[in-house]
Amino acid sequence: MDAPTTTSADNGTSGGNGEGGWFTPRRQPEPPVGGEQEPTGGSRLAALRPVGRPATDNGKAAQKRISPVAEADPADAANTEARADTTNASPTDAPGETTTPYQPDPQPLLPEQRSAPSHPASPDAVRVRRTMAEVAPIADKVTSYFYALLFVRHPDLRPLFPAAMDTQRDRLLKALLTAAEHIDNTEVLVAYLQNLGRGHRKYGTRPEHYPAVGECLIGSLSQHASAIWDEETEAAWVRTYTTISQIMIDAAAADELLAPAWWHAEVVSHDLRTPDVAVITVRPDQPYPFLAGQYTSLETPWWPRIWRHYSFASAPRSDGLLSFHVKAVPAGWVSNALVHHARPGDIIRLGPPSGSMTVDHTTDSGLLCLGGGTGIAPIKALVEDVAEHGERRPVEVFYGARTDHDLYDIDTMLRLQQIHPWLAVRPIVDQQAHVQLPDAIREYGPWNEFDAYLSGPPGMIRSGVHTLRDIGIPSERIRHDSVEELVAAVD
Ligand SMILES: NC(=O)C1=CN([C@@H]2O[C@H](COP(=O)(O)OP(=O)(O)OC[C@H]3O[C@@H](n4cnc5c(N)ncnc54)[C@H](O)[C@@H]3O)[C@@H](O)[C@H]2O)C=CC1
Repeated sequence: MDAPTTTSADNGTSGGNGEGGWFTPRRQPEPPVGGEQEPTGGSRLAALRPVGRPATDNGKAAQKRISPVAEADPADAANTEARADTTNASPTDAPGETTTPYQPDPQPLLPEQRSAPSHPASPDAVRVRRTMAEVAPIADKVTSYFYALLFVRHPDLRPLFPAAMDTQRDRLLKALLTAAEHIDNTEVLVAYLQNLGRGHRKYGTRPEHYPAVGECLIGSLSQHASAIWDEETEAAWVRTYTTISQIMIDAAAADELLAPAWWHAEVVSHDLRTPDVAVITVRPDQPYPFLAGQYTSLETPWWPRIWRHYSFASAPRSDGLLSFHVKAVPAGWVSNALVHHARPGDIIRLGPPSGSMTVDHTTDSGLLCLGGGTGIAPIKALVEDVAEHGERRPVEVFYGARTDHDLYDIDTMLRLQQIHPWLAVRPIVDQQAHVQLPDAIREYGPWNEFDAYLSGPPGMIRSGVHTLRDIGIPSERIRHDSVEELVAAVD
């Protein structure tokens, strides 16, 4: 990982035709192993058939192999959509936290609710979901076993993961299982997987790693779902995983032609606004294209291979500098390093930009923006973006904080308000308002001509979306980053 590769496709030299799976379905589950014990059983690698595809294919062939059947039901669509933005789910780790095995999201959120046709699920999707239901109560065992298999069979992959694997170690597995569960939901899934594939370039992930991961994924699932595991189930998983991995590989290969796997960036200023919040500005070593409202992944030199997400706090600037608002949270290794240790001259690494909380410049709808705490960062970027486009559409910003003191960027926001007559900024301080941010918007409006943008703690996003729907803003006009990713970002 410290010397990541930029190779992400084999360009067809390995002879795969792209239509088959990488695995020879195996009939017998592996003999049981426990905890840290060394997993046994033969590897399927001998039967693997790496798939080569010209980088320009851009995932279309694999996409075609996804069942044309659309979402099974609205609840599933909700789960998929909620995760569609969980980009860069990765072999990262957050030291000092507890493992969070795969669980269906109990409160799925739809940034853009999609109407879900009521087609039945495909046979593969039914088998995949049956497996997931079977292993759900023992998800932590599935996770442990998966990584034990992976690192024992493929010790060369161990350096791609952080040194401490005791926390959130299942992010890779979770992403794969999420994708598998929603294999029928073509459009959302392909976008999600392409993003995931691109995001994995910075870890040094190569095409030949995917069969290894798939072997171990299926090895762990067959072991823990042995009561229902049969030939058809294994074949369904092989097809599903092959499709998933091919889309990721193709997206990474296509991205390789366009962008580096990561950027180095030098800290050029570090402004401690409160004892816990710093505004950090960096200069990337090469141009870094992004859109206002997006976020990136960031790795510090103090915690190698631990990546965390931060939103850009400004629209793209002519000097190419990027800013982030970072709050040091308890046990947050990355955030504490950035707030308390980073200084000008330090070099960090950035992954690719991600996120769809961007301004639609094809409409002139107003923007209703809710920024809670450091969630004001991308909201400020959106305001700058509207200003740069010379638009005169109304922008209403509600800036929530616990105390006056926590409104660390209010001066900047009020300055913007002074310059731009179309902008209104309303600080909502919990202690004074006696309501939390989302409820404050009920006192204003009407909002039927507005698109809504939410940024802040996961609880605020959840209750904000409910409030906005409650006051009649349709789901497709509500934008925010994935709650799952935000939860993972709190470090
Ligand atoms: N793109 C995004 O969505 C971004 C999200 N963030 C996230 O924002 C959070 C910022 O943390 P802090 O500054 O400590 O914020 P905080 O925890 O102090 O909350 C800020 C404000 O949000 C509102 N709020 C908080 N929890 C709420 C709930 N459950 N229901 C309704 N309203 C609630 C309150 O008005 C509160 O004052 C972090 O979790 C960070 O990861 C930060 C930057 C960008």
